[in-house]
Amino acid sequence: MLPKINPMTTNAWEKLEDYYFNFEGTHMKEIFEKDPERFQKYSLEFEDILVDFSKNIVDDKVRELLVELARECGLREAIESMFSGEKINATENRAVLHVALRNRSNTPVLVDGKDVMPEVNAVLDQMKAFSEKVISGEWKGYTGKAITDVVNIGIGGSDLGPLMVTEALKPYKNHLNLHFVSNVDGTHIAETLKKVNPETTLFIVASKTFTTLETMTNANTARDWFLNAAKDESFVKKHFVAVSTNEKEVAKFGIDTKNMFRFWNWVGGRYSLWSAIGLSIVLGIGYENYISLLEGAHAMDKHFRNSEFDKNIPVILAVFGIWYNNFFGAETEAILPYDQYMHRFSAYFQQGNMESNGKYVDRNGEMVEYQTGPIIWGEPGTNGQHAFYQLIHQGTKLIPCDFIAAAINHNKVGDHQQKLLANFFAQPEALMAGKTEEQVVAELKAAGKTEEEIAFLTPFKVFPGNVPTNSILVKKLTPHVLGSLIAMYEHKIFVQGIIWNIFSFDQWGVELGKQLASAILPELSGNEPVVGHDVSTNGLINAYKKMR
Ligand SMILES: O=P(O)(O)OC[C@H]1O[C@@H](O)[C@H](O)[C@@H](O)[C@@H]1O
Repeated sequence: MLPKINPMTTNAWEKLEDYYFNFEGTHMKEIFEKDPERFQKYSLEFEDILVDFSKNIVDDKVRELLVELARECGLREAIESMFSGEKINATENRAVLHVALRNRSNTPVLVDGKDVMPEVNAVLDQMKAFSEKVISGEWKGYTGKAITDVVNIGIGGSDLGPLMVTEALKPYKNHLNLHFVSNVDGTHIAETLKKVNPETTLFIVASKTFTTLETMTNANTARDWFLNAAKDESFVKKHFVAVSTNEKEVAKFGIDTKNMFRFWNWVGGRYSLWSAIGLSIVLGIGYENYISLLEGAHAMDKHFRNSEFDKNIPVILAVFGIWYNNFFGAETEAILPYDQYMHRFSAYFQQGNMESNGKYVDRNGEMVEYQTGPIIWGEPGTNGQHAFYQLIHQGTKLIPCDFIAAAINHNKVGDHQQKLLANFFAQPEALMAGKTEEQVVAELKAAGKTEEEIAFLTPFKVFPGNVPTNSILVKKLTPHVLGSLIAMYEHKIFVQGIIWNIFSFDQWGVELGKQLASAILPELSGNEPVVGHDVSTNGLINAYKKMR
C-alpha cells in the first residue's frame, strides 16, 4: 500500500522552507557564473534523449533536499508497489499497471496472484492480426471493398492518447486515413461523416466503460448513418469493432465480441494508449511501430524503476516541479514542443497531469494544506512565441516551461530546422538570463535614441529572466523516443502524486458535472419552464427553450 505521509511533516520539507528563504532572490545567471560545470552536473542522457535541467533555480543543496523529500515520502516503496501490481488506486480498489502493457521483458506481473502478461500478449496478438488484415486490404467492407478510413470514437483517455500519438508519428503513417470523433457536439461526427464512405470505413468504438454519454451517442449516430447505406444490421460487424472492458454492453451494441479488444480495470483511461485503446495507432502506423512505442516506454520504465533518484529523469522533473509549485508558488507549467507533429502533446498531458493530480484531499482523506497539481498548458513553438510568450518573459507569474525538440526533423525543407532550433535554444537562454537595464540602455544608445527616449523606453525593455526551464532534446521523434517521452511524463506525474500524498489514479472530480447533465437532459424536451435549479441555471435553460 502507498505511504500516507504529509510532505510538510518531513525533515526535508522543513529544511527546504528554510533554504528557500536564503535562496530567494538568487538569480540563475549568478549560479551559472559560479559553476562552469553546471551543464554536465545538471543534465541527464537517456538513450537518444538529453534532458538539460541546468536552467532551474536550484543548486546542489536544493537538489539534494528535494531528492531527500522524495525518499522521506516513501517514493522507492511506492514505485515498487505500482510495478508489482498492488492496488494503489485505493478509492477504486484497483492496481495501476500501464507499465505491464509495455512490459516487453515479459516478466510476470501479478494481480490478485495471477500473471497478467499472457492476457496482455494475447490482446497484442489480436491487434496485430486484425490490423494486418485491415492494412493489407484482406478485411473487406459489406460491398467487398477494402477499408480506406478508420474513425476512432472515444473521449478523454480513449481519444487523446491515440490522437496525440498518431499525429506525432505521422511520418510513419500508412495509407489508412484516421479520424477521431470525441465531442458530443453533433458537428464533430457530422463533419467526419462527410469525409468518409460507409462501404470503406471502419469505426472503432473506444470506451473503457462503454457507457460514456459522448461516445455512445456518437457511436449510435455512426451506426445509424452506416445502416442508412448498408440497410442490413448483420453488416455492422464488418464495420464496427470495440475496445472496452465491458463485454455485455459491447454485445448489446451489435458488435461481434470476436472483434472486441479487451483491456482491464487496472488500466486508467489517461494511461490507456498502451492497451487496446491504441488500436487506431496500430492501424495507422502498423504493429511494428506500435511495438517500438511500447519498447521506448518500457525502457523509460526500467530507468525510472532502477535509477538512483538524483540520476532519475522523471524524479528530477517531478521534484523540481514541486520546488516551484510548493515553495515559489508557481501555479502553472507550460509544455512547449518545438515540433509541429507534437501539436497535441500538451493537450494530452493536460488530461494526464490535471486529471491525475488535480486533487485537494490527501490519502488520509484530509484536506491538503499545500498546493497540488499545476495547470498544464502549451502550444508548439514557434507559434507560442508569437502569442503568449510575452507573459512568460515579462508577466507577473512564474511559469516553469519544458522545451522539447528533435535534432533531426522528418522534413528536410531548406533551412527550416536550423531556424526552428535557433528559437528552441534562444528562448530558454532568454528566459534564464533576461536583459538588464544596462544592456537595454547600451542598445538604445547604439540605436541612436535620445536621452529622453532612453529614459522612457528602458523599463519596458528590461527582462527580469530567472524563469526556470527544462530543455529536452531528442535525436529524432521516432516511435521509440515518443514512447520514452510519454512514459517520462507519466512517471513525473506519479512521483508528484506520491509526494503530495494524493491518489493520482482516480478521477472523482469529473462525476458531478455528468450527474447534473443527465438530470438536466430530460428537462430540455418540451416547452414548460424549468424551476428546480438555482435561478441562474433555471434562467439559462428557459432562455435556451425560447431561443431554439
Ligand atoms: O473510456 P471511457 O470509459 O469512455 O472514458 C472516457 C473518459 O471519461 C471521462 O469521464 C474520464 O474522466 C476519463 O478519464 C476517461 O478517459
